Amino acid sequence: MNSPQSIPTPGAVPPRLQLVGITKRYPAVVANDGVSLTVQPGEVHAVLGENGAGKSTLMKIIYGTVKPDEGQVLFDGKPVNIRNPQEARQYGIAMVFQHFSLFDTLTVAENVWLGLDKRMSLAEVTARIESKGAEYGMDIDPLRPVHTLSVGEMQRVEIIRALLTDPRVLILDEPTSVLTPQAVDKLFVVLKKLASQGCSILYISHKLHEIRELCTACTVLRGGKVTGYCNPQEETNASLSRLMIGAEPPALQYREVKTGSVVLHVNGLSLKKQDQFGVDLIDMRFEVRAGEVLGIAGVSGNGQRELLYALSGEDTRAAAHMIEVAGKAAGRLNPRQRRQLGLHFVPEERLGRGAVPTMGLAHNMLLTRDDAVGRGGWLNIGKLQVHAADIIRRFGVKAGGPNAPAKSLSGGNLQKFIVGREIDAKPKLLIVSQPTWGVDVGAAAQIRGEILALRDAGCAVLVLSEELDELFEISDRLHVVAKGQLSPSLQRADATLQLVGEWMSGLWNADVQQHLAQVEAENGGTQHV
Ligand SMILES: Nc1ncnc2c1ncn2[C@@H]1O[C@H](COP(=O)(O)OP(=O)(O)OP(=O)(O)O)[C@@H](O)[C@H]1O
Repeated sequence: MNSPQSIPTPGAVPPRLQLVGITKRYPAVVANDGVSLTVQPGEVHAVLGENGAGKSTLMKIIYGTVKPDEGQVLFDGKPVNIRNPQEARQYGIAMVFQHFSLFDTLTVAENVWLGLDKRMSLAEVTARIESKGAEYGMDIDPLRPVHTLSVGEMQRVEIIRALLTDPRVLILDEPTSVLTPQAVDKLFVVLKKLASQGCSILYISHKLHEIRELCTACTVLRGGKVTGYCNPQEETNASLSRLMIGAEPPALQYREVKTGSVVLHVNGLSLKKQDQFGVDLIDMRFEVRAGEVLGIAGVSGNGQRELLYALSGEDTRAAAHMIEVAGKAAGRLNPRQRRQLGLHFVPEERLGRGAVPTMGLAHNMLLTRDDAVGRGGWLNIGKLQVHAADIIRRFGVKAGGPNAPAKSLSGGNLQKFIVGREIDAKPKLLIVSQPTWGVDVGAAAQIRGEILALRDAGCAVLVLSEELDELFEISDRLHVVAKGQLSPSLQRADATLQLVGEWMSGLWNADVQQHLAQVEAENGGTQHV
């Protein structure tokens, strides 16, 4: 099917990519409804829309992993029928997925190699990952098995893998959701360079400032339909929000902190790493009181994962007294026993750890909630469904009802459901990793608001995040984690980007600073003061 939009002017350079009238229907929803979009060579084009608007579906259609019901894709002005990712790669299309598509048991290099259609030897790929990783500021050890990586590290692998294909069209579906600000800056330099060399980039992000900095064109989707085009560099965050959700996100209501008793006491937690790529936890000491939010900042892969496992009960090697929950020694308790003490937990991986992909949302409630389990273990399915439907309503989750499989939800909607399930449990202690990963600006404001409401109601909240803006917004106090050690506590008012940034490299410790100064002096450089 052709439309006037799809016929290039004779002699003119045709658009690199054109979508014309793309429609994709799922049983419960029309994910894309007659979507048209044009990307020029060298253009960085944003696709903007709230959670569930249909962005990922559209990108998967370009990459050949989803087949459209109607519509036409044109590449360099010619109609194409891309049936799978191999064919997409032959056209020079590369994609960084929102949900990582890495094999857990293979190494980084093997994963990258698999995505490169094997024109290079594994040794060559290994060397290129090292050199490109250093060039892009995304160092990663090519020999590490993927299951030992943090989500931030997995995101780096996905990006390096896509960049190594020298793409002509690069699709990035929320590539920065768990990257640090420094890594994002470096990525943007790389992307701008690629675009200046003629690569077209399709960029999906809920971070509006990123879109304004990077993109010169933008297509806005709402409910599967295109609702507008704009140049993000001529917009503000507020006007982009209005285009996307019809409103600006509500401002957070921050009330002064009134803390109560200590709910989580981590008392000299030291743990040896469980595999060679892990991080030793070294004498960690902190507490979280009822009615406060404690944030832990840090570059992913500095012990956050190990700390989360030790706190949730997935790792029970700590001595009992090293972790006290509500005054009880909890280091050896399993996750269920810890839940009985009032500890609820949102893990960093939402598919797999936070939810079982093939199970319906109602059944996914059972992972952490037993409200619908009666005497003798009988399950009250009706109650379970009503409960799931409540969470769907309260948190504005777009899903085809309480029985929709977790994997059928858009990324942001699944995150809203998982966070909602744990907040709804009215925990005494809530531990959340990356609370607003992939959720749109409206939903992010809602989740942060709900976290603050929990804290105002006397819950102790521990938030681990790489997003400093988010931590500054909701935390009453902050620690920084680096190389398995925890910095001293900082009051919210004393936490500046610069200070926290320095501490993220471990520079809070006088000994460390002195050592660095000495090394620098020995190398003939100027000394730190
Ligand atoms: N495999 C599937 N089966 C059923 N429904 C699906 C499937 N994939 C997507 N959908 C539905 O299509 C709609 C669009 O989803 P999509 O993932 O494209 O949204 P999105 O704009 O990328 O959202 P987010 O910002 O949360 O990632 C959603 O309502 C989603 O539930």
